Amino acid sequence: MSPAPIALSCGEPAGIGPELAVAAREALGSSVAFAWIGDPDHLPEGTNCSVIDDIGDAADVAPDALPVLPLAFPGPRVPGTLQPMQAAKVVEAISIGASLASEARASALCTLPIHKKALAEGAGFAFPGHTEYLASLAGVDHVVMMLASEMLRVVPATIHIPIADVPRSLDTTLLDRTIRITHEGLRRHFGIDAPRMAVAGLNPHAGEGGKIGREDTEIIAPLLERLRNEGFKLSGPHSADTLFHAAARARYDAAICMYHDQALIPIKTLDFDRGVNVTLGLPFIRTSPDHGTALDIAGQGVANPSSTVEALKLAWRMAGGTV
Ligand SMILES: NC(=O)c1ccc[n+]([C@@H]2O[C@H](COP(=O)([O-])OP(=O)(O)OC[C@H]3O[C@@H](n4cnc5c(N)ncnc54)[C@H](O)[C@@H]3O)[C@@H](O)[C@H]2O)c1
Ligand SMILES: N[C@H](C(=O)O)[C@H](O)COP(=O)(O)O
Repeated sequence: MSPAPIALSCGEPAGIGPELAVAAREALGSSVAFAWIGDPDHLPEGTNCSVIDDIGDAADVAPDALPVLPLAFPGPRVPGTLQPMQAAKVVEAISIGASLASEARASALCTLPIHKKALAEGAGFAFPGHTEYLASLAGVDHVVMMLASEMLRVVPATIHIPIADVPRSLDTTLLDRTIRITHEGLRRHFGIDAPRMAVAGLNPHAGEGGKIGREDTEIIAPLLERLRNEGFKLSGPHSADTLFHAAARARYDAAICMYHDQALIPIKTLDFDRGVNVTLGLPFIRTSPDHGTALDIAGQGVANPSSTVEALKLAWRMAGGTV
């Protein structure tokens, strides 16, 4: 039996999201059932869409039509131009999708990119991004952001905080919970019975034995030793600059990194078009493409839909579907 349709939140209308929804439907056909939550008037001109009242009807819509759960926005979509008065509806689309997934009416939530500054300024959105917002909606204290593709899986232990705040944010509790949630996610969603995780150091050369900073020797290494004694397959702390070449990648199932760009630069360099953002630790499945709103190309018909297609496929597989 196929999973219930996926709820696809529209994201920022000024971005490439509306175009990606149409392209994903064209790419996937009926292989993955999903419904786009957004304003039908925001879809590219000529889009064949089918407005539905219940997400369960998405699976019955003609393969060449985009199933739409309508959410009226104030004003038209203006590609490339953010409109503050639309921000609250962008947030509402995420909330609707999260509710559908929480209630198992949708098998997962896949989120098209939001513009975080626009939401903060236009809707008083108090979160750094979807990840933190969805954790708050779900009442979960700690979730993990994983970027995954066939080539690499990475997890930043700290996410959308200033670099200056990273050292004081890296504590044993954060790293311990991040490693445990990642371990569980690799087992549950990626079918890896005994996950191997490689942990990056914070400082150059992983601290050079304490000569370059204290976090590697005083926080990361002792925690890894304790967790290895519990049976976790962990290596590190590694020098981050030698953690991502092909031979290194073959030695682990996921790399745990200390901050956002330490994790995201390698995967967006190696596999930008197929990388998927997946949130581990939520009570429902959530994926997202690995990129943002791409305002600079919105409306030009040149956006690459591959990451969105991969995000929908991963969610579908995580929900028990085959694709
Ligand atoms: N999942 C998300 O919601 C998400 C992810 C990343 C960034 N963002 C947000 O998006 C906004 C813009 O962020 P940014 O400029 O750092 O990153 P971005 O990914 O929007 O754009 C970076 C560059 O990559 C290009 N690009 C991105 N996606 C593309 C695609 N599918 N096809 C072709 N080219 C593509 C863009 O044109 C741009 O030149 C910010 O507000 C940021 O917070 C959201
Ligand atoms: N850090 C992610 C990236 O650069 O792709 C992106 O901002 C995702 O954030 P949310 O899924 O939490 O919105």
